[in-house]
Amino acid sequence: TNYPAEPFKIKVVEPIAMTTREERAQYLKEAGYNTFLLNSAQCYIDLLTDSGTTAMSDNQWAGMMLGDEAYAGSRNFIHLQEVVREYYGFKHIIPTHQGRGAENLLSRLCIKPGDYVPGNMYFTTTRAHQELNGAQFVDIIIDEAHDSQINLPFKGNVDINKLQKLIDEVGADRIPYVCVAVTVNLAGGQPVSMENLREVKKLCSQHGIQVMFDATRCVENAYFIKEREAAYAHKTIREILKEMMGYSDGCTMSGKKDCLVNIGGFLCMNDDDLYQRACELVVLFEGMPSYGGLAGRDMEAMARGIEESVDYHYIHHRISQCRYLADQLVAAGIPIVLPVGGHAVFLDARKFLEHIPQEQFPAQTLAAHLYLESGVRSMERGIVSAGRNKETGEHYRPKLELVRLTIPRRVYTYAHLDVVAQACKDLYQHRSQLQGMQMVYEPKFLRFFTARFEPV
Ligand SMILES: CC1=C(O)/C(=C\N=C(/Cc2ccc(O)c(F)c2)C(=O)O)C(COP(=O)(O)O)=CN1
Repeated sequence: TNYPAEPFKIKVVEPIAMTTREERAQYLKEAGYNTFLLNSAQCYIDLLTDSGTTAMSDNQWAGMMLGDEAYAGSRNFIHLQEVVREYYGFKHIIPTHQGRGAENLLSRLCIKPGDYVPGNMYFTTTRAHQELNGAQFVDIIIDEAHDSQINLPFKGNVDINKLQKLIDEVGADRIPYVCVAVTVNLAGGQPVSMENLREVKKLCSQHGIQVMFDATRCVENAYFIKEREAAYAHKTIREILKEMMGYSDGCTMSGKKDCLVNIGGFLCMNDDDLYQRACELVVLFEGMPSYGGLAGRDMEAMARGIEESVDYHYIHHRISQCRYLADQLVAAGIPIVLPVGGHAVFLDARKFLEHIPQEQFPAQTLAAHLYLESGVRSMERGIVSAGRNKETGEHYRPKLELVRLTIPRRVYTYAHLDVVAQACKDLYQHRSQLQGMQMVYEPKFLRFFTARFEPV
């Protein structure tokens, strides 16, 4: 496998934190053994998230100087609107401060209590807004997506039979839209094939059900289609992206990922009536429909980021970095989610720490110790992130108990990934010495962000 050199040269550098193990032990204790509660200055290589951690290009920074901060009808909004129409093909766009802003609007606009929103595996904030508006999330992803070791090219795919079954059971009028994530974050950044997208849209159109994409990592999804779906090998990323989005009626977007910005998002739709209702609602939560909680400069940076994101050399390098790290871990026999996803390498904490039961939070334990031993920050994506069933109050117990090593776009080099790989290997050697943890503070919503733990 060839690993392309970084397709950029470095113009500005930001020194990173060098810490000792003693210092990290103190920091970790103060952070309640929760990597979310560490300070950036305490993290050597920060793989917590790819969200908002992107390095912007000189072109984007130049765009920041061209912010038209008019309250209404900013030039930058017009540019963003043009770019979204050109690259994604949607008729309408409403900027929001980030993905959650779009999820809030879409859920309030389309969901009524008692509805069902089917989707290819849950995502924390997406499900939270669906439930907040009275819907029940229904997982319609293929079964294999819940098994970290099954190596399929499109593990993010929707199981059409599961969708058909739900339609038969509850009726189309109880399904305001199907939420298709491209890629599927919690399955390990797994893509959806163009063929599957086509099938989902066909079935939904037959029943008059909207398809709404979570387009957060849609360029990574396009790359995997080019790489793994024969019919698209000779298409450009841009052509694939446009066709993909055509199999939806709209999307929510966290621009903080594939749009290469540090803040920003948007809601798109083709339906004029939905757009008008969204314009009425956005002024309550985000601001005028022409800025949606963003400064003009942010919209300019996002418009330019979208244009850059479909460059093959950029996305080929971005995905190759994930593969580079994964290949080293696989060679060392370390259990990770297969196949390698688009934005991260996911350690299988259940296999890594077989001796720790799920109710002692293996992924949380692994993330904490990886930081302690190496200064590498990662994110728990297991039972803590899954939260509690709001009916029974019991922990959801996901099959996937993962630690996400999330690679920011255009930030780290292969040398940093060598450090991460070595840290994982060292920890794997000593894994039997790790003990589980107990949660000593459990927040009410999305507990993983601010929960605190102690070793049992
Ligand atoms: C597929 C998808 C996302 O990945 C996503 C965000 N992702 C984050 C930040 C984050 C979100 C939720 C967590 O439990 C979490 F611990 C981390 C992340 O790191 O992956 C959003 C929401 O977009 P916003 O962050 O712009 O509002 C919508 N859809």
